Amino acid sequence: MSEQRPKRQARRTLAERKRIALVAHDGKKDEMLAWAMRWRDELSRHQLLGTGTTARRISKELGLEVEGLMSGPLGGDQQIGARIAEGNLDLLIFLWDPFAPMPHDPDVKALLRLATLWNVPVANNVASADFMFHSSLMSESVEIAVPDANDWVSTRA
Ligand SMILES: O=C(CO)COP(=O)(O)O
Repeated sequence: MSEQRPKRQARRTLAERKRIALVAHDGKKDEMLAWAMRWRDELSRHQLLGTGTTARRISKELGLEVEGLMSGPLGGDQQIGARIAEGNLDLLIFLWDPFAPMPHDPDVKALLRLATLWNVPVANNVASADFMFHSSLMSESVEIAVPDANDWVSTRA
């Protein structure tokens, strides 16, 4: 089988106000809450969304506006993946639990695959999330390279 991968890249601009997805597995939710508390002011400058339970807890306990999607096991990871494929997500903070097997492991893998494919910055633990949020790029408009979807289809059709 010949390997297929996008041959051309396009550009996408992440605005100053970023669309940030917040996702934490149950064993990581308290860590997520503590991290989000430390970065509350910065988070309030962006557009937030998250899987159901994570989003609900952050908005309830921190008073931030967070769009709640489905809970992860009910399809929330897939919804975030769809936002990525449509170019509607800029950053992903995903505190996944390396000790807990999940019924929706395939969805988790699919989300991480799409984030990698579409060059979306991902933080998988608190230290990475701190590095990300300390970056001056958080308050700037940033151009990133993404696969050229039109070229991909044209060369295959
Ligand atoms: O399971 C999740 C991500 O895979 C998170 O879902 P909840 O935020 O609804 O707990």
